[in-house]
Formats: sequence, C-alpha cells, structure tokens
Amino acid sequence: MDTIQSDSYPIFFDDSLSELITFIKQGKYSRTFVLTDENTSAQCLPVLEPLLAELDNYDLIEINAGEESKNIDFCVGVWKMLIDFGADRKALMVNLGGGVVTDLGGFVASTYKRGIDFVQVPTTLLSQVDASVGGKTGVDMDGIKNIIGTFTQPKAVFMSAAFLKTLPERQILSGLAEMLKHGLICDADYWKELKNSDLSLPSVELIYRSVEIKNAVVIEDPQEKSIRKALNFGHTIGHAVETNSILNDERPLTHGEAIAIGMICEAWLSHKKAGLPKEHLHEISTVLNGLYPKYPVPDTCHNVLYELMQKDKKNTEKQINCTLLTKIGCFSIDNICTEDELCASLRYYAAL
Ligand SMILES: NC(=O)c1ccc[n+]([C@@H]2O[C@H](COP(=O)([O-])OP(=O)(O)OC[C@H]3O[C@@H](n4cnc5c(N)ncnc54)[C@H](O)[C@@H]3O)[C@@H](O)[C@H]2O)c1
Ligand SMILES: O=C(O)C(=O)C[C@@H](O)[C@H](O)[C@H](O)COP(=O)(O)O
Ligand SMILES: [Zn+2]
Repeated sequence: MDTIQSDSYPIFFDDSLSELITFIKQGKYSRTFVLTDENTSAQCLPVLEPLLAELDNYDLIEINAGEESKNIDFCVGVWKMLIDFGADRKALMVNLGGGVVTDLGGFVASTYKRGIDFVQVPTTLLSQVDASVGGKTGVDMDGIKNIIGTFTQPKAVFMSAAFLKTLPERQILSGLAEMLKHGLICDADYWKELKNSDLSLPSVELIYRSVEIKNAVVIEDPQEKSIRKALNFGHTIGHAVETNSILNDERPLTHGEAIAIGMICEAWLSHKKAGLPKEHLHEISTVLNGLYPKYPVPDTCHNVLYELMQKDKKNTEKQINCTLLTKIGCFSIDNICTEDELCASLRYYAAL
C-alpha cells in the first residue's frame, strides 16, 4: 500500500511499522515519549515493544481510557511528567492509541515548550481513518467537545492493520461512521462500495480510500476556513448527542454512534433545506439506522441538545451552522438551521 503524502508529513501504511523506528532514529530526538491509554498499553504496546527496543531509550506515559480523560486535567498530568522526565524541545511524543490519545497527545505536544514534534500511531479504526490525520488536536471542557485545541500537523502517521485485531466490534462500527461520512460528503461510489462490503472489518483498501478523502479535504483547507467544514457533516447534532450521553449515560455512546445519529438528522435537514433527494435521504437513514443501535432522543431532551449545539465551533452570532448534503457525494457548507428545524430532525430520527 502506497504512502499518502499530506502537505507536510507522510502517512505510512505498513503493518510492520518499520518506518516508525527509521523515523525516530533519523530525527535524532533527545528522548522519545510513548503516550498510551490503559487499553493500548495492554493491547498495542506489545506490538511496538520489539521495535522500540532498538532505541537507546524511551519513556511511557499512560492515561485512563475513554472520552472522560480527554480534558485539561489529564493534559496537566502529561505535561508534569514531561517536565519531571526533563523533556527538552528535541523530545518526540509517539501517540499510540485511539482518537482520545491522538487528540490529547497532539495537544500536549503542540503546547509543551511551545511545541515539540509528535507522531500518530492510531490503533482504532476511527483514529486511523479520521482522528490521526489533519492536525486537529484538543480536549473537551465544560461539556463542550474539542473546545480547547490547536491545528498542529503531526510529523508523520503510521497505520498498521495489526492493531485492529484486538478492537471490539463496537469500536469498528464507530470508525465506520466516519468512513461512511467520507463517502456521503465526497464520493458516492465509495459510499456504495462501503455499504455493500463486509462491515465487520473494513479492508485496508477501504481504510486507505477514507484517509485519501480526508487528507485531500484538509490539504485544501487546513484551518477549516471553508470546505473542511464538510468533515463536520453529522457533527453539529452528533456532538450534542455525544456530550449529553457522556454526561448522563452509564455506558455512553461512542463518537461514531453519536455521529451516525447526527448524520441521519442532518440528512433530513439536507432534504428540507439543501435539495437532498428523498430517495437519498431514505437510503442514508436505512443504512445508518440499520447499522447502529437505536438511541432515545425524546422531546424532553431537545432543549439540552439545542443548548449544546449553540456551543458548536462552526457557529457565528448564535446561529447554528450545519454542513448539509445536496446529494450523496456532494456537500454544502454554512447552512443556518433554526431550533424548530433541528428539533424536527431529531423527531425524524426518533420516529424511524
Ligand atoms: N482530531 C480529529 O480530527 C478527530 C476526528 C474524529 C474523532 N476525533 C476524536 O476521537 C475520539 C474518539 O476516538 P476513538 O473512537 O478512537 O476512541 P478512543 O480513543 O476512546 O478509543 C476507543 C476505545 O478503544 C480502546 N482501544 C484503542 N485501541 C485499541 C486496540 N487496538 N485494541 C483494543 N482496544 C483499543 C481505547 O482504550 C478505548 O477504550 C473522540 O474524542 C473524537 O472527538 C478526533
Ligand atoms: O478533521 C475534521 O475537520 C473533522 O471535523 C473530523 C471530525 O470527524 C472530528 O470529529 C473532529 O474532531 C470534529 O472537529 P470539531 O472542530 O467539530 O471539534
Ligand atoms: Zn468525528
């Protein structure tokens, strides 16, 4: 599988991860820090350890697993460890994990001593097809997703299908939601291929195509001034549903599960406001509703969800700004949606 070149960094597809060690050795880093969470320490570090053994030294930093750790307190913990270990500006962070580790690790690295190099070694499907690519780093605060963060590109990304062997089925489905999103916004053929494929573990070719789509969008608009907003399809409503679930549910929704709900609602808005044909809305709803477990969004929680949507980063002057679809494979950015429209879309999802 060919390496994909982003603006300033390579994205390697190589199960052996040999390029990672070459990269670290050639970089002449003063010290290497490997950031993991408790699950990637147990399941993914053993894959990397024989390679890391080739280095003179490296240090491990571990955070708790899950979105609940993606906050400034955990950043402080990691910054303190970097200080205690005497990390200088020539240190390297290797973020080994899912989107929580790559988002938080990228943010910590991009701010420590005003920025040290970091590389992403994504271990979930979601972090491979989405979170590790494109340079959005950050953490949540006050129940708002990714409200604190930077745009900082990694020095390289290293993809290995080996990590996906230990990934629970629920996490595969979570990553699949972002892959389906890539098809819906940019590539109708890819959407068709994906929905007809074996979805229990998408092939490396499908993963590769997803990364190509995301990378192409980011290269055109790295700081989300315009078309990068396409990648936010499903996220205005999805992030609100995700945050509300994290705050209230014993077993919160995954990012992808929440985004799937958001994509159904925003497909309905697309039909009402952006010309998405009725058959396309039906196709999107049927596929997504069939793949993901039904989640309750009763009218009684609409005001809480609407309040959360008001905090979305795409908004200006309190108007809710959604990315919509004009047809499967084509998007339209900067669509202002009213509270009534957003609530009606949640009702559409609930009634499916
Ligand atoms: N920066 C971006 O562009 C971007 C894009 C999409 C999502 N995100 C963010 O990514 C986060 C979600 O990422 P995620 O879905 O990877 O969640 P995650 O990082 O929480 O990982 C999901 C679970 O899988 C475990 N895990 C990771 N790798 C494993 C493996 N190989 N085997 C077994 N278990 C493993 C983790 O410990 C965790 O329990 C969210 O915070 C979301 O906002 C960021
Ligand atoms: O890379 C992007 O741009 C995206 O929007 C990808 C999303 O899938 C991802 O969840 C991202 O973190 C959302 O960004 P945010 O700016 O809405 O927090
Ligand atoms: Zn997302």
